[in-house]
Amino acid sequence: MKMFDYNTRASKFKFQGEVIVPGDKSIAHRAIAFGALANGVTQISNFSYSDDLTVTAQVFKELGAKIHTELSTKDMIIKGTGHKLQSLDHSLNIDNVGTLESILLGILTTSTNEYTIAGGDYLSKRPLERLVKLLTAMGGSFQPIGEDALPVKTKGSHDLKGITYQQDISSAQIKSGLVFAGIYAKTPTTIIRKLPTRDHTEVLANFFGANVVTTPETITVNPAHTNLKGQSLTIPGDFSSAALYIAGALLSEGSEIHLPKVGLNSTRIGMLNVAKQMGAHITVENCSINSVEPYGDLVIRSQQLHGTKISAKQVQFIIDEIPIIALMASQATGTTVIEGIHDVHLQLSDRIRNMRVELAKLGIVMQVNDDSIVIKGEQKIKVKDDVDSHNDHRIAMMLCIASILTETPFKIKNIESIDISYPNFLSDLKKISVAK
Ligand SMILES: O=C(O)C1=C[C@@H](OP(=O)(O)O)[C@@H](O)[C@H](O)C1
Ligand SMILES: C=C(OP(=O)(O)O)C(=O)O
Repeated sequence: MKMFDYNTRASKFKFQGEVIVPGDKSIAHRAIAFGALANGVTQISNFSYSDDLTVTAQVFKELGAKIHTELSTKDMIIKGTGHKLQSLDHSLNIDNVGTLESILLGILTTSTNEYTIAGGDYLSKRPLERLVKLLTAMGGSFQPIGEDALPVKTKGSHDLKGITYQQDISSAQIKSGLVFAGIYAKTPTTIIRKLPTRDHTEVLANFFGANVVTTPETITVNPAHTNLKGQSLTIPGDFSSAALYIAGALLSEGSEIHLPKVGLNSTRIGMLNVAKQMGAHITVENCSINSVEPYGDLVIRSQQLHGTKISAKQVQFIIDEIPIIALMASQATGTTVIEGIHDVHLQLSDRIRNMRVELAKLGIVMQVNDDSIVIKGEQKIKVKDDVDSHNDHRIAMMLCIASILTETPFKIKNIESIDISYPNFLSDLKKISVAK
């Protein structure tokens, strides 16, 4: 088992300098999928390989897309299948890539070939029924091989009918599966929103030539099965990666960091808004739009934060940042309450439980209720034990940020899970860390 030994020096750290965070993982999954389905060539600039995106690229290669990366520019080039998906005599292994699971289920519903999708430990337990029942209503058929989780056999149809789905759960992944299937259905699909979620699928669908109409209450996917055309796009920096440095710089006195070209899609930057609610002044400059997604440069200096109330409406916009926000809350003055956390238990690992258990080993406690978390501020880090990422990259990276705030060294077991989204995280972290 690999152990994290970054913090072996008996010192706290502050952040100084600049980090160029990797390209956004969530947008890249979708860009690969649309590029693989489209007619013609797609060029994706600022694509950052991570374990999750390697799996997604591999799956779409197996389905027939020609995908390669230009060595000189690092651009990903995809020659699309024009929706003629390769039939396979082996199963598609999607490891624990949750976003890919939903996108792929939606896409395979549009093919008359039979496929088997297999997954890793986490996805072999995560319920499939939430999305599968909707895709079945559109005309797909699915056979879970075990319980209600991967592996699953799929057989779709060219005669799918659109459905109207009143969201009972606010999930960008479930919505995305329906959008992909809806593009190839014979009649429109309408999603009536519960709460808004990240909108990369809708935005990219239209960029590639689909016809998805959004209002504050609904998303309507109109049939567009022959229309997808290859495109060129540039992926902005991943806000979820940037959030780690934002928190570290705010919490560690004397810090000042610059984060150029970070994605600023309003459905992703909930953590920035939470930081502002907690009293942070963060400079956002040089804002622009990359192909379809907004981005800008961030400048963050350390500041004393205060507790805040985060409502259920905000939770989808901080869904992957809850562990790092919990750490921020524990160091602020006053108490922070995060409401509407119920669905977060279904992320990669049981994140709420795992962050509570691991932060407790650092002396940081929180009260986790059925649908809320209460975190008292001004908790001094007191290292009691080594910690574990539970193979969850967001937990691993949050624990690394906690490590800069204490002079007591501790180890992070299963630190290699950072490769899921950000393989260069430790070297980037070291580059900007200055011992105090
Ligand atoms: O659509 C996406 O790219 C994602 C949606 C979120 O999951 P849910 O849709 O399950 O909330 C998020 O937690 C995940 O990391 C990525
Ligand atoms: C949970 C995550 O991703 P996915 O659902 O795609 O595995 C994540 O990136 O934090």
